[in-house]
Amino acid sequence: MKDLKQLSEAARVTEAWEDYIITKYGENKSSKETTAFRDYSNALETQPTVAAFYKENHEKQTLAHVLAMTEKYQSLDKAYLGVWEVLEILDGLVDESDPDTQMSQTVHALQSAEAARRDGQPRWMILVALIHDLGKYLYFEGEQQWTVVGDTFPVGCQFSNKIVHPEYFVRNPDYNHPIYSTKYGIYEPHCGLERVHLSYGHDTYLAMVCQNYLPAEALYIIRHHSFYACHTEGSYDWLLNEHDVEMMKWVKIFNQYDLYSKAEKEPNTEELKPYYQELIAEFFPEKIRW
Ligand SMILES: O[C@H]1[C@H](O)[C@@H](O)[C@H](O)[C@@H](O)[C@H]1O
Ligand SMILES: [Fe+2]
Ligand SMILES: [Fe+2]
Repeated sequence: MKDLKQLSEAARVTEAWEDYIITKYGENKSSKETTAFRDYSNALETQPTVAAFYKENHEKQTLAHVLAMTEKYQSLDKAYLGVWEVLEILDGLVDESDPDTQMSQTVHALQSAEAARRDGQPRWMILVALIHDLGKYLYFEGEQQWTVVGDTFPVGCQFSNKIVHPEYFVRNPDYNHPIYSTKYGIYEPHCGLERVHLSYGHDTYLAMVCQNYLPAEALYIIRHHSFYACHTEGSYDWLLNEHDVEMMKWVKIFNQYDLYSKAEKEPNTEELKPYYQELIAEFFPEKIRW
């Protein structure tokens, strides 16, 4: 396998993309420097809610939990709702894990989509930007934020110290497990992320909800967009296969819209509604299973 060569090639390509997009964002519509996003360093003092969120999340996301949640939600028998309908429901959620926005998730969805649209992205990418966080609907099914939002990471193998707040893993029951605490744990090197159990949250859930409606690139972005330790920090490269290396570049492109649009002005939902309803209808039936 030519993994390493491919990985470095992919890194080069994605770096170029990043430069390109960051330059575009340099002309900037938002008031915040790109380096000011995702600052978890002083969370304990300045953003205690974020720190408390990751403490609970890192202590409770075990392999057993992920398997139980997969079992609970994989039948998609919880609700039958339209995509726009869920987008409106999410107006009732502010994400506790996010140091960069206090706005509702409907606002975040429209900000991301508008950023992708302004950049001339293809329609499927604009749609992904719009819906990527709709898996947070889990919260309205009664799940607590620690298993709905936040960055994701693999369970069943050693936790990387590139994950935000790695110090909170010491009280995770898997932390000292004889197999799950080893580097590879239950996985074969380069087995591919498809086989990997990521901590349970909105990504895994939404990828499942959308599986019959979107192209592979879109589903890949949705499933991995919160896996910052990998797509941004470069850890867990030993899990990736050639398909992941190929697909990861889409995640990087998407990530700019997700992250940097959070500082932009609040979009007018009613004004944007017709455009986005039409876009949704290009890919989805009126209602889908949740
Ligand atoms: O706080 C945020 C938020 O919950 C996002 O939806 C998720 O994708 C990010 O990874 C996380 O850092
Ligand atoms: Fe997300
Ligand atoms: Fe997001």
